[in-house]
Amino acid sequence: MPAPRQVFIAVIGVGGVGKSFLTQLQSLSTRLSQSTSPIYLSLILLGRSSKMLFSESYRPLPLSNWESALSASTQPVLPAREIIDYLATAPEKAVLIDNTSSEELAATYPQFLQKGISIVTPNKKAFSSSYAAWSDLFSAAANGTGRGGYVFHESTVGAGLPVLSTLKDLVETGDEVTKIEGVFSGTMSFLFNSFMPVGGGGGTFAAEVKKAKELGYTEPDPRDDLNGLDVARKLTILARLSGLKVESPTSFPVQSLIPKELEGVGSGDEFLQRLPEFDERMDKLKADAAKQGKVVRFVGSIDVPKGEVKVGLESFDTSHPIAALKGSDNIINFYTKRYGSNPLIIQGAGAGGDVTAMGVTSDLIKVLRLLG
Ligand SMILES: NC(=O)C1=CN([C@@H]2O[C@H](COP(=O)(O)OP(=O)(O)OC[C@H]3O[C@@H](n4cnc5c(N)ncnc54)[C@H](OP(=O)(O)O)[C@@H]3O)[C@@H](O)[C@H]2O)C=CC1
Ligand SMILES: N[C@@H](CC=O)C(=O)O
Ligand code: NA
Repeated sequence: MPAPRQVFIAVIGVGGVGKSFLTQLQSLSTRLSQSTSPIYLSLILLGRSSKMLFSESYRPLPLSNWESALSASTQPVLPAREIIDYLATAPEKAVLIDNTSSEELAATYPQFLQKGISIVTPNKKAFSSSYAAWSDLFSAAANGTGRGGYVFHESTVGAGLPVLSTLKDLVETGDEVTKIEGVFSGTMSFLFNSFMPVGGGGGTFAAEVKKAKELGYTEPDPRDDLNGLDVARKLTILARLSGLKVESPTSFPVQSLIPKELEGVGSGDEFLQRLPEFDERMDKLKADAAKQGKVVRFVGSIDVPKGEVKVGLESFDTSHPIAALKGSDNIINFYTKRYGSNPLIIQGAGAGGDVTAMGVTSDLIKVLRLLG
């Protein structure tokens, strides 16, 4: 029988996705420890913005009562370079799970990878900022051109839906992706499906934004969804994986739904409080579309041969599959040479803690297989 293995896990970010991930980690950890070739997953570091808990002796932290253990911690919040040193000197391989939306943490990924630490994350920042940052990242990663740790980020597009793995399979098996189009935001899908449902009715736009936040669909600051940037980040990732050198998520047309008057508002809370002042404008958009027998949805597309990417509102006939989406569903259509005029379609919940964490957990399983 092969010797049992141990892999060290650090989790930063314990919000909607992080909490669900820790629940899934607990059952994965039990299953793997009982398998015929056991793997012991040891949680050794847990962090959020204001708190950190880590095991100085690399003995596992409790997974069952992590919440009270973290809130009782009096340990310092380590900066990224100290987390890297701590994980790099662990007696076995370590994996960082970044469940934050932190740009600062994302900027340090190449340093984690160079030290042999693998990364699994739903955080889009590292993959959708400058093209140079994308290149640095994958030139350090073992599943890029480097020799460091592995990096997987399935949940950065379509949450747990198998969007990136499908696109990679298409590209690596030699298919030619010509166009990718669809609804890429759980928040935007939920907002338009509930504010402007097929058949009429629906709540006010601002009230639906509040609901989307309560349901855990939005980014930590919902303005990052409403300004179109979250979708632009996802399309940047998809375009790069399709072979386009997209410079940044602001290097192509992106329509923002933030009213001009609210662009300078300081906090997300103040923004949400003032948003109802603009409900009439959104009601007019709904009424204008209804006059033509249509509904409006927030969509994106990538034309690969032309190198064109765009994000914004479009009107659809009520019989169109995009108009018929429900809840937070995403729909992603891959047009390729092999699939011809009938696209390969992926559809399902594109936001929410459990489905996003599922993508993170399945990426962790991929890393564990690769670590051998
Ligand atoms: N929610 C969803 O449906 C989906 C989310 N994602 C991505 O998953 C990530 C997490 O989203 P979600 O769980 O909804 O967000 P939340 O706001 O619920 O949680 C974010 C967590 O990250 C922590 N955090 C933020 N910044 C830092 C930092 N600099 N250092 C340490 N901890 C930090 C927060 O800590 P504290 O509370 O102390 O500030 C909090 O625990 C985001 O990148 C998001 O884009 C991807 C797909 C779908
Ligand atoms: N805020 C995002 C979360 C997933 O990426 C969305 O609504 O799609
Ligand atoms: Na995904």
